[in-house]
Amino acid sequence: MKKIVFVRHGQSEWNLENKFTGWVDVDLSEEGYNQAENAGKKIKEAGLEFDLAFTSVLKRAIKTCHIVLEESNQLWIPEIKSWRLNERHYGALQGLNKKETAEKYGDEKVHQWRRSYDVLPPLLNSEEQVFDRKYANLPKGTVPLGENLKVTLERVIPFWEDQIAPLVLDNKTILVAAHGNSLRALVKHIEGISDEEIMKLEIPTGEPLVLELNDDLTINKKYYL
Ligand SMILES: O=C(O)[C@@H](CO)OP(=O)(O)O
Repeated sequence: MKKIVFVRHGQSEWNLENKFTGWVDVDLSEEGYNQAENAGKKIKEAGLEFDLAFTSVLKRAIKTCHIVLEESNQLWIPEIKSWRLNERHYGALQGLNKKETAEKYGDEKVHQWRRSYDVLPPLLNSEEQVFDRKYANLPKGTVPLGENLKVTLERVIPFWEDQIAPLVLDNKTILVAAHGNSLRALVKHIEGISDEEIMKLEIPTGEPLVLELNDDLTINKKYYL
């Protein structure tokens, strides 16, 4: 049975402060480090051995990836980082408190921004975009000004098809340490979840999610360790 393991990064400082985070490169909180360690321990206990790890270019996912690999004694495996696995870009909401934003715009609007498949959050103006060396080599216009899950999926899935799926097809066991919404995009694609149903899918921080896949990469079994 083909197998892939997804781990959403441990709690971040901004998860703790209840702020819209997106592409802002915040660190793990103390609880987040503990969650990542526990995820690594569960992976070790389950005897999961990875051939390769994928992560984003954001430190909360990279650190989670490394902690998981360290705890499971697999820090040596090859690792690929890509902006395509980043959290969805939260546009002009980044840095705002989620509760305060709901008080200002209403719960329904904020829920729509957070969980609808195709409603975009308020976008940044291009002048508001902060230069970041991480993205300096990407073609002009690639760095988004704000994304919904649909747009996130449209940049995650080509990466899945080109880089991850061929390895899974080749029976390699892969770890993907990423973010709530880049992982929701992957799960939606693999399981064929509808645009409505995906609104209800929440992936908790630091809980390894194992997907057992058939030879054609359709889902056979899904469980948290
Ligand atoms: O703020 C964010 O970047 C994400 C993940 O923490 O939030 P949400 O739960 O709204 O997808």
